[in-house]
Amino acid sequence: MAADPAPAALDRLVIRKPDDWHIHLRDGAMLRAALPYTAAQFARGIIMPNLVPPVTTVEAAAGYRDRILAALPEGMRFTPLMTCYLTDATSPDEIERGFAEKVWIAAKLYPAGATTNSHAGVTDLATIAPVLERMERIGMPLLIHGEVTDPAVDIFDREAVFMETKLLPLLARHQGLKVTVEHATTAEILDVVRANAPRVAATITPHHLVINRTHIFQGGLRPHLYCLPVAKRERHRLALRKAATSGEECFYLGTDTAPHPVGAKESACGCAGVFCGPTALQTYVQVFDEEGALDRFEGFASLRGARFHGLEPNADTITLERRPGRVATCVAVDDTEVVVFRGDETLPWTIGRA
Ligand SMILES: NC(=O)N[C@@H](CC(=O)O)C(=O)O
Ligand SMILES: [Zn+2]
Ligand SMILES: [Zn+2]
Repeated sequence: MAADPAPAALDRLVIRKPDDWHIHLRDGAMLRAALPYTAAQFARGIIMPNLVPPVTTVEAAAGYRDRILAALPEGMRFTPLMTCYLTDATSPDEIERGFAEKVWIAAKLYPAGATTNSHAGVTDLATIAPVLERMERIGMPLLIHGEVTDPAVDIFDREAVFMETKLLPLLARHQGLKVTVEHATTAEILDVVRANAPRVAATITPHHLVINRTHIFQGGLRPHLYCLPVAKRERHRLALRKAATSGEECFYLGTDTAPHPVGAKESACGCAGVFCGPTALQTYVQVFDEEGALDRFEGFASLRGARFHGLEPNADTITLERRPGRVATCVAVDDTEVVVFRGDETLPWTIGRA
């Protein structure tokens, strides 16, 4: 007797419109270039405050939100959810005011010097204890770039050392504080998140699901795969894929799309950041497909992040199709361009027409 035929592969997936819980949109010409790609994929998104100068006040955040909305092309919809950049001087009252006035929905912790435009960040977590206490009291989430900044710590260990020396004590000191570990890159931090859920969650980027640290050096140095936290060993990539596709409530989508002009990446000292926004959903859905977890994609992309932030999921839907497609190798910005992550590949999944 013939075996049962394999179930037909799902070629079309209709899910609620996703949200991106970690986006760098920048400002000016870069904002105008990057925003349409994000708005084509996501209904809402958390906007990172690491502009120059950083977004540290309610007024600055409201002004930035207005500039984002003004840059939105005719006919496109997108809701920017703003954040406050924490510094040693942040006042608990300012934090609470922006949250109460619904200007920002979270605050972002950059350890000073940890990543792009983080120099004004926090030098010592003890300094911001009153801010964290206030956030805990009002239910405002803390978003963390979780790497130590000591140049003597091996770059591949900076997330693990942050976890041991900063994150675990912080979670113990502030037991009611909601925390998102952003762009998680190590197996161990995923376990810490699991152990502290539901008040702790993690976002996972598309690139950390498909590249490991060896890819950055494959055949030569590939600056467009360099971001922070830097991609780790293969075992960590596999752990991230397992977590993202597991259906666990504490893991959700955050692309960390981070455009930089090509000259700043292809340089003697290239900066950190991967411009993954234009191919984000295509990459994520491919991973879920490869892991046999397409039925869990909507939870990761469209439901859990909203739940963590106390928002309703989007009512609109988006269609993803198993149909080869290319997006764009580069995006023009003024007289330069930004290289798109996987923009030179034909991707197996495509965003369908609405
Ligand atoms: N991820 C990065 O490598 N870069 C981000 C900053 C960040 O999220 O750490 C950027 O702003 O370029
Ligand atoms: Zn970061
Ligand atoms: Zn980022």
